Amino acid sequence: MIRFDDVTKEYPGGTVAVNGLSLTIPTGQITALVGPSGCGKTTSLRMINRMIEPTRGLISIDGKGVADLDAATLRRGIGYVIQHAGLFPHRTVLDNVATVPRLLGWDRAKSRAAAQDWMERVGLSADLADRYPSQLSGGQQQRVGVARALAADPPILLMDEPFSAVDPVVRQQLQSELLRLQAELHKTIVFVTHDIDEALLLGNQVAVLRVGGILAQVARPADLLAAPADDFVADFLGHDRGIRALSFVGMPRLPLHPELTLALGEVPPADAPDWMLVVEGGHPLGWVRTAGVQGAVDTSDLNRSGTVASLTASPREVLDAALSSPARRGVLVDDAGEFVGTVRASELATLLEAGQA
Ligand SMILES: Nc1ncnc2c1ncn2[C@@H]1O[C@H](COP(=O)(O)OP(=O)(O)OP(=O)(O)O)[C@@H](O)[C@H]1O
Repeated sequence: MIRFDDVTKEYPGGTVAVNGLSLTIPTGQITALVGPSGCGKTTSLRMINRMIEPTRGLISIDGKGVADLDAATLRRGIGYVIQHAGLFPHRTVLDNVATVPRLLGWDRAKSRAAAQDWMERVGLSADLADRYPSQLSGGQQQRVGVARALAADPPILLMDEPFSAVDPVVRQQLQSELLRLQAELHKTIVFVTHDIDEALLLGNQVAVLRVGGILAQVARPADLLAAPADDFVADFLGHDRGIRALSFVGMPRLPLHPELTLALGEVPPADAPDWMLVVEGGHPLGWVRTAGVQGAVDTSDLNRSGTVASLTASPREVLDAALSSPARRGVLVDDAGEFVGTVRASELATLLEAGQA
């Protein structure tokens, strides 16, 4: 557990970047620090590994004040990832990842083996090992940054806007990979971002800071959306809070409906419903408006507008599947992607309204 006790940082010149911050960061979870530019997120993060010293107050890790620890020893137990990865340009990918193990005095073979292992775990293929950072995409560089921070297996990971400089698709991949890794690793992660949706997605708890380095609210994502502490937090959370909160509530027991389906090459029956779902090898391909089909169904008849939700999806995803379906019936699939039934938005909304979620 990392604790901030009434921590203040005033820079020379008088800027108070962090003001009386008290915050508990639980072990094995992700805490997202979020807020507008200049609210003191980076300063707070860097005080944990003593890259910046507080003016007043105490920061402790598992009850030990960080000020009493030797800075180099402290940092060996703390991985650090920054925007643009901050890789060493003249070292290969493998040597970048092996940096901390080498600093710890591990021999070359053990360091390289650890680096190769972490490269694989963050989704980097082995053939990238001998490249230099400039020969990688932005997303690959960020993965190297994460592998480097994890290479000596520190219990704490500090991440400062690590995914801000990559395009939205890669960013989404990196976010889901971080969640997948964290489900295995259970690190204590402090994740700085200015993007509230990223904070809500990744954080087990989200700490919202306002300019002047004042903590506005700390809460679990669902609680933050359900009960913003004040207008600043409500404005910062933005619109669609009811819809976004559906990502965090449990799924009610869904009324799944069976569906008459068609395969490609089949002719819709005479008494076919208006819309029929086309399924091949168990996998849903799209809907067809049966009145528009000339003879047998082929791929040009398919309407692919509907999203597909899995049985483990959140109510938000299931609602989206129902509302985006031209048949107004949301397609549900199992873990293998096989069709299991359809759901109606109205029925889901009724259950959610009744608080059965
Ligand atoms: N070395 C410094 N000397 C003086 N002022 C500083 C220094 N570093 C940061 N500041 C100021 O402290 C305040 C907080 O900065 P900090 O970088 O911690 O905020 P942030 O929330 O991470 O911002 P951003 O999202 O823009 O990176 C800002 O007003 C900034 O200008």
